[in-house]
Amino acid sequence: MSNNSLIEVVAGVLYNQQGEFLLSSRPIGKPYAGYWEFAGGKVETGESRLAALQREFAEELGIEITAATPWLTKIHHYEHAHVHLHFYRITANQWHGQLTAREQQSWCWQQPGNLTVAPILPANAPILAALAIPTSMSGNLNTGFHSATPQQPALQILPYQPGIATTTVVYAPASQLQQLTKQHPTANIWAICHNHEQWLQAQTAAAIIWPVSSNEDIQLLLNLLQQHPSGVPVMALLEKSSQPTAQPDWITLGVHGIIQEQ
Ligand SMILES: Nc1nc2c([nH]c(=O)n2[C@@H]2O[C@H](COP(=O)(O)OP(=O)(O)OP(=O)(O)O)[C@@H](O)[C@H]2O)c(=O)[nH]1
Repeated sequence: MSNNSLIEVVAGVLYNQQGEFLLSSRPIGKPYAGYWEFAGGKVETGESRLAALQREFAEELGIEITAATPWLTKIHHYEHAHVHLHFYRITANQWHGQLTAREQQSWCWQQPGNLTVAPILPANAPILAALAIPTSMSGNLNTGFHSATPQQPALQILPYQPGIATTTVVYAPASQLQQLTKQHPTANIWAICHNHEQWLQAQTAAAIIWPVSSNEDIQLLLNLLQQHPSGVPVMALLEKSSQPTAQPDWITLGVHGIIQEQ
């Protein structure tokens, strides 16, 4: 199947001031009616992705989006369509208006990592898992990382070692990912990447850790995010030994979150 047959879709993860995100149910008459999804829809010819998001949120929910940040992308093949999904994050101060169900759909606020509605669209399971990853963590590569602020979902991840409980979230070099996934098919493994080749190897990981110690590391990461947008959330690990002079606005550039080395 060629890329031409892919339908471009935008979907928005809209947050409120409490850090909850919005899900809505697919209206009657559409494929997968009643399934929960992020509001959004198909990008029309000649329309930018942001304009499509703005139009869909206005049409479906009666609210105005002022800005949105590219986050994850995913290709999914449904029986009714092959879709190229572009997920955006929309913070509480990037939208305004009164939420109104304009298409007889239901909507609800959900806490990351604690879903209370079902069923969800098949393509969205990894997206919801990624949402539960904190955007701010700290620690170091030798001993592990944990959520940095109490408002974030609690998470601890540890370096992989043989015999570690398979319920633990672990990280390992991207080059070991394939082998570890074979040994522990249900494990939640993050991959450490420093270059293009490892970035490609890491696309089946639960998350990517990208250590940053120089401006070159930053530039390479930003190039990869632009040229090979990822379905895997990327955490930039800011190493404390060598601080780069560039201070990018990580989140608006598509990085999921920051790990501050301690
Ligand atoms: N809106 C939205 N669509 C999603 C998500 N996840 C996902 O797989 N999709 C798929 O992406 C496609 C979006 O198409 P849609 O039917 O919602 O688009 P639309 O509102 O423009 O519909 P229309 O054709 O009736 O105008 C569907 O195949 C849907 O299953 C999601 O989180 N939000």
